[in-house]
Amino acid sequence: MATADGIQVYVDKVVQKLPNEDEDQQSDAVRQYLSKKTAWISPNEEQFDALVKLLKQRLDEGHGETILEIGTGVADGECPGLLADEMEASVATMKSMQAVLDSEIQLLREKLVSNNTRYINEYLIRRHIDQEDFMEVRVAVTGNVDAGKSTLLGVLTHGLLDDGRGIARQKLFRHKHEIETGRTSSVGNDILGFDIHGTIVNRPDSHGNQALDWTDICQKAAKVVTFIDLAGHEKYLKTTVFGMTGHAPDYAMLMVGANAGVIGMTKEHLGLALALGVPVFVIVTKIDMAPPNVLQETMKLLQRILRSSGVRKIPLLIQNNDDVITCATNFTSERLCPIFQVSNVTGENLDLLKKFLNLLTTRMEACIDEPAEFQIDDLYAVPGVGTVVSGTTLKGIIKLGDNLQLGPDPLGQFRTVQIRSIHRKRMPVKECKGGQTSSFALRKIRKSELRKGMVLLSPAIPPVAYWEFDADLLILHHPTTISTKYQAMVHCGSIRQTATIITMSVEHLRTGDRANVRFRFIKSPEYLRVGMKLVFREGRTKAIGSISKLYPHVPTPAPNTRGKTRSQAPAGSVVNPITTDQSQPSKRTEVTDDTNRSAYKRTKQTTTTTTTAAPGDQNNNNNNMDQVTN
Ligand SMILES: Nc1nc2c(ncn2[C@@H]2O[C@H](COP(=O)(O)OP(=O)(O)OP(=O)(O)O)[C@@H](O)[C@H]2O)c(=O)[nH]1
Repeated sequence: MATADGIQVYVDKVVQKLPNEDEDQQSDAVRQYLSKKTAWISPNEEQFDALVKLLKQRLDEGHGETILEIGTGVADGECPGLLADEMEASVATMKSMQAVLDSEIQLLREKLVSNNTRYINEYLIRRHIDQEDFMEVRVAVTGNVDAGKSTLLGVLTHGLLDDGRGIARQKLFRHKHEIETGRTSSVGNDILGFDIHGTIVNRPDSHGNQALDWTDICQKAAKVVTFIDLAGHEKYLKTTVFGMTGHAPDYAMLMVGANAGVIGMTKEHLGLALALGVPVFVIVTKIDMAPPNVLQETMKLLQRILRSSGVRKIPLLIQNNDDVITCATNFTSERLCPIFQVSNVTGENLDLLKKFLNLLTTRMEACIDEPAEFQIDDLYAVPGVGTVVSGTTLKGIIKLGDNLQLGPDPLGQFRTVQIRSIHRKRMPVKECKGGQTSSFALRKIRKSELRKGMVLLSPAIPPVAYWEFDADLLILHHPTTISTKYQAMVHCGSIRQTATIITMSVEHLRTGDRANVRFRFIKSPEYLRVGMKLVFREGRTKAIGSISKLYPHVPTPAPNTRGKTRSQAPAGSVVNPITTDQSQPSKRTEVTDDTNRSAYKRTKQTTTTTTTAAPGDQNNNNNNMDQVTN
């Protein structure tokens, strides 16, 4: 929320950027001025410029929108809040900035304070966005079977109510042609567009079909909420985990049927979101059919779970507009857990949910000044188009015609590919930025050469793949003990591959234990980064962690082959990790955040896309990084 402290933080940031002493002195005055609750009433020219700068920065940081609180700040001995005429003058100042900032201002909430004599108001400021562009928020939809996930998505995206017998979810029917053209992800996607004023822009397509015209929605929308519809059934848990890790959701929407309560996979899905640090909000559905005592029981249990020591959330039942704004503006903190009680049949409280969705912002930073990195979460062969990959741009900007490094392949190598076309939510665009999902048609590559978990990297990033990595692991559940050589599926970003534990900082691991563990992928090397979160699971075994170290193997330069027998492996050849001695990890360069950075600097001059060698390749030791980067 834009409290006085919040404003102070932004002021500090603005000030840090001012380069010379004069400006520093000026910044002190600016800093003091901007921190006052009266700052917006009648600024002089210099103060006005400082306010514009402040808002511009906040709009940039908020991917095109920000919520501004007026009436808070240093009160100089006065009561908090502004008198009605002061508020009017402040709003006039803000409105006079609309043109400069190319934005719209909308009152979100008016609060009367100081014995109802003064106001503290909150305004949503949203930038006008090019027709081809829109803000993006991804929401993973989780919850047990029958909780009403698909129904709610049908109701929200098609603007109708359900009949209690499944009519709304039929609207989400994915057309055969979509499947044939490869445009429908294995994880269901639905979109809800909001225009600059927060009005929903979803309309059935012009032919009266049930399908929505995504391009039309994206063109009209300032913000598009993408729902990643994840399966509720236990047998699809692998896909659900993949949806949560690989599709980079900003938030998780956990659905609970009021009648059925917290059952089945509900806790599992909540645990997954917590493990991955994804903020959760809960939707209790079917309140039209739950007797009051049953609803009360469900709420009690839900709140108890959310408050429990393992979860440590602060549940907040959303009952009015005020609650929506309080929650939406504080939500990214992860502690707060808004709970909505809705009926898809009567429509009760759906307006509150829509307002909340309109105010959510992406948690991902665009990092547009950094080299581009894109993680692939799905692949298609589209007739007439060719190979298409979809996924999330993690940072930087990717433009039409760009040449990027695609990999790693099973040998850990990358190859250069060109971006032929870009779609965002099926809309053709010229570029996509960090935090946005998109699909790219690629030149001269077959689908069979690709797999989920591969990445597209800017030529400025060292194309290194890793067989082995260390992770700090917490065992959430395991029936017995885990020792070295234990294998399970690692989910990390859009990577999904079985890995073996090759060493551990303790002898055995049981439920609740923590350890530093070295893993080795069993099939192919992957592109990883220190700090990535991972889920390690097999059946009922579950562990979570984050990557702490990487062990690159790279081929040595062409060695002196004189005297080598034919049976010896050629330079740079890859030894299958499974066939090598798995208990003896080879000597390697350890990569931490710092070494990654220096490797990046050195690689700026790189023209090749050579990458890794395999684990167990004992020739590849300490000078590995140099060989990649020089
Ligand atoms: N009365 C009432 N029925 C609802 C409500 N929401 C959903 N339903 C009904 O509940 C049933 C199950 O809803 P779904 O949307 O299919 O549930 P789901 O969570 O998507 O289930 P899976 O896709 O199998 O995981 C359908 O028959 C819906 O019509 C509601 O708010 N009130």
